[in-house]
Amino acid sequence: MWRPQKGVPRTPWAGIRAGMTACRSKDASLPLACCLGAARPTERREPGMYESRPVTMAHQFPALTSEQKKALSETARRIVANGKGILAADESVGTMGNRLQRIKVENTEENRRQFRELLFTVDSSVSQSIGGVILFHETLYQKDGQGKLFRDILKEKGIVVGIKLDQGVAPLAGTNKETTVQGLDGLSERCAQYKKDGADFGKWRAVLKIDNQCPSHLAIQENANTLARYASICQQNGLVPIVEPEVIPDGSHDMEHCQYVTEKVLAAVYKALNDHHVYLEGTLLKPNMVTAGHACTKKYTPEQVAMATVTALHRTVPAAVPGICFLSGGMSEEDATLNLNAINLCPLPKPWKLSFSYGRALQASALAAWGGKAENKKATQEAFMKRALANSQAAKGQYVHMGSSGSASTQSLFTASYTY
Ligand SMILES: O=P(O)(O)OC[C@@]1(O)O[C@H](CO)[C@@H](O)[C@@H]1O
Repeated sequence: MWRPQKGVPRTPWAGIRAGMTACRSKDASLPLACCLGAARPTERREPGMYESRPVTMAHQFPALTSEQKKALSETARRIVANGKGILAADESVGTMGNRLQRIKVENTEENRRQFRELLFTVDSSVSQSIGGVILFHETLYQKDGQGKLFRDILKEKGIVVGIKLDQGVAPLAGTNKETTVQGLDGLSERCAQYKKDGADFGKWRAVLKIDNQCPSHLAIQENANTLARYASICQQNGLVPIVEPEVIPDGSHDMEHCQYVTEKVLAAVYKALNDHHVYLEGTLLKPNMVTAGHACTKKYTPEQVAMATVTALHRTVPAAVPGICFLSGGMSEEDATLNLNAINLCPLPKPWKLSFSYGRALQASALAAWGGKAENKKATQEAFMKRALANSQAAKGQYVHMGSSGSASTQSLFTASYTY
């Protein structure tokens, strides 16, 4: 119970207001929210004064300096500025193998390099649609045909370079085949090295599923805590963490059930981020859209998906978060764009940028157009640019569907148990 004490303002709100005023004059460049609860310069602290309010203790040990916060929030905002989104080109070797298998191309390092070279060397106008690209470790150190590092090519276009930091999932014993994420050991050292090597943001994907007894309390708490620990380590090393708690679309559940679960998961994630003193202005969220399970017989319109998605976000994601970049989760390219457009037109309060961080839904037509052949360079790059532009328009609620744009764009990209 909070009790007024000597030297402390009479109500908690008075204290917060005093803190805000003090912070405003001290550091006007920072968002007000980051000042909330900061030490009040006029206040005398006496031993035992805060015994009944342990939450304020953390501010004696600030996690980040004002300069670190400023750099993180600027990077996060840059990635999602003016309808920009993220190209998730961070497929692990195994995942990329599945993609290449669909177009009957062998999964070699050279083939992976060649496809990615086509994506990264498109016309520099792509930077009006793509603010960030997530790379896999191998790709961060690969070069184009002329020997130029991919990461330098992207940076010259004004695109922020990101890196996949999780190391896949591991089983949670005693659950219905649920998982946690590996990669926390040595993460700080890896982040420091990646920062030196040109990365400015990281990505960590946790997987939760809807099934009998799932997601369990354990899976929700464990994955929320692991995401928060990762986010804290990223920020300590100057990387903006993309926080990705994916509720995968496997199952026959309806959209309402997905909304219920998504809200529970996101609420736990933001509680954990707060517990770990993560600076929200310097983060981005990468959630699933709220959709029915892949095997659900009931179909929903983009407007229904948008209303359920924005409602879930509105209830759980603080306004301090600058951007929410959805994953595509196996939707067809066209559905992912139409849903994002409807989300941006949804008549609910939307204090964050609502954009994309698509893997499959940005690359499927490009992969199909490429087919592993160098002579298909132009068609591959055009297909990629088309999706990038369409999603950028959708991120502003300005996408106009022009009828069918080839079979690859309307094909479902669903993969069962997408847990790797
Ligand atoms: O669902 P999508 O948009 O295809 O991919 C989302 C994503 O997080 O999942 C993949 C696997 O980890 C990553 O390559 C990618 O960043």
